Amino acid sequence: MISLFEHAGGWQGLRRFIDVFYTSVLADPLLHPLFGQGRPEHVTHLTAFTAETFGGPDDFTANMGGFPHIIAVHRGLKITEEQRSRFVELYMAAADTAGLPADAPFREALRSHVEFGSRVALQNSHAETDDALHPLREVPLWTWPE
Ligand code: HEM
Repeated sequence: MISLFEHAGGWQGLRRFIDVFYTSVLADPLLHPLFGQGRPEHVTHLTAFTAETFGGPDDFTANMGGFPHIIAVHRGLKITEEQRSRFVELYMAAADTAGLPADAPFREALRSHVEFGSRVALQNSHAETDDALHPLREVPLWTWPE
């Protein structure tokens, strides 16, 4: 069975998707205070993370700081549940706008990935000590629903 990465159209397909997503995040009044003007490397980093978690190349872990970097960037953000669910909503809307495949198994994988990841980010964003962090320490390998 092909990977979620290949099904999504490889690097190009994911890059287009994350571009649309990040533009919508920066324009959102609820998320804007967290992201400010945004960071130029965000789209490349988030695309690389998504490629890796969906079974593509591991450049994010190999060259972009890997999971410790993800933990560091979310710590202290104090993400609210309302912001987390808006993030999920914009992520799924961007999949439509960017024309990612609309088949149910792929969309279910996309949703379960962002639901899980955004909960990890929310927990880590409130962690005052290392013990309060979510136990995840590596980019997870996401795959098709059962
Ligand atoms: C699946 C869930 C998530 C993933 C995979 C993810 C991934 C990432 C990555 C890779 C970066 C680093 C970008 C860089 O190095 O430039 C980042 C930064 C950031 N993330 Fe997340 N994140 C997730 C959820 C969230 C949520 C739910 C929020 C808030 C609602 C959030 C807020 C931020 C902010 C504010 C930054 C730093 C600012 C920026 O890079 O523009 N993240 N995230």
